[in-house]
Amino acid sequence: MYQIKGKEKIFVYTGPDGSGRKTIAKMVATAFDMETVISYTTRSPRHYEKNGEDYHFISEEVFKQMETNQEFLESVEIDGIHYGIREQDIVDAFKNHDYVYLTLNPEGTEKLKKMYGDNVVRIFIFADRDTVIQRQHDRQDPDDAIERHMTHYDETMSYKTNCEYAYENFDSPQVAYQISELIESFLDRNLTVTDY
Ligand SMILES: Nc1ncnc2c1ncn2[C@@H]1O[C@H](COP(=O)(O)OP(=O)(O)OP(=O)(O)O)[C@@H](O)[C@H]1O
Ligand SMILES: Nc1nc2c(ncn2[C@@H]2O[C@H](COP(=O)(O)O)[C@@H](O)[C@H]2O)c(=O)[nH]1
Repeated sequence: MYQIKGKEKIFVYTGPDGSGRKTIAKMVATAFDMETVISYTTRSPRHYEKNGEDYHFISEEVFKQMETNQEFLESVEIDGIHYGIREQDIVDAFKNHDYVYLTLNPEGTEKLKKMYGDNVVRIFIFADRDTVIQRQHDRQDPDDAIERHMTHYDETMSYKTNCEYAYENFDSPQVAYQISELIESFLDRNLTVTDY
């Protein structure tokens, strides 16, 4: 397991699928020296997704081989689909950055929290049920994908109170601004610890 060092932090965006986690995460990251790590998955790409940008899309066989080689820092199976974060990708991201962000489901978020404690900051992004359904329709997700996501909505929402921070994503620039202020406060704390 990667040994997290000093001021290194993993910001994990979690919450219901379609709530806008990746949108917000990308907006926030533009203002900071933060990098994300892309997951590996066995599902097929959607029409708007690109291999190596949204996910590394791989076969079941390759995923199993990577598991056997213990390449994943964290992996989950959701509705028969495998997802995982490769440990070497985290190592590489931390070579040039103190802050890394991920977008994970609550199960994976909880695993990382247990591994790294205070070095993992959980940011829960949410919207009401009708809004997340509408957003998924708007980006033309297939109906079966939307249905699959919505079976997890209530359970996912129940994880909100476990997270350090939670934001309803109605106005995304406003939420991104609030989270930027939060990240800024972590930077200030780091300066206090290391510079005085
Ligand atoms: N505040 C907002 N108002 C309207 N649309 C939004 C808002 N935030 C995000 N969206 C749109 O909603 C859709 C889902 O956003 P996004 O992909 O960021 O969600 P997600 O939580 O990462 O979900 P998934 O994991 O399913 O991709 C995108 O088309 C995005 O442009
Ligand atoms: N625990 C992990 N969760 C992951 C990972 N990669 C993505 N995800 C989450 O899975 C669901 C479903 O994703 P979808 O793209 O198929 O709709 C969603 O909540 C993702 O954030 C991972 O490596 N580990």
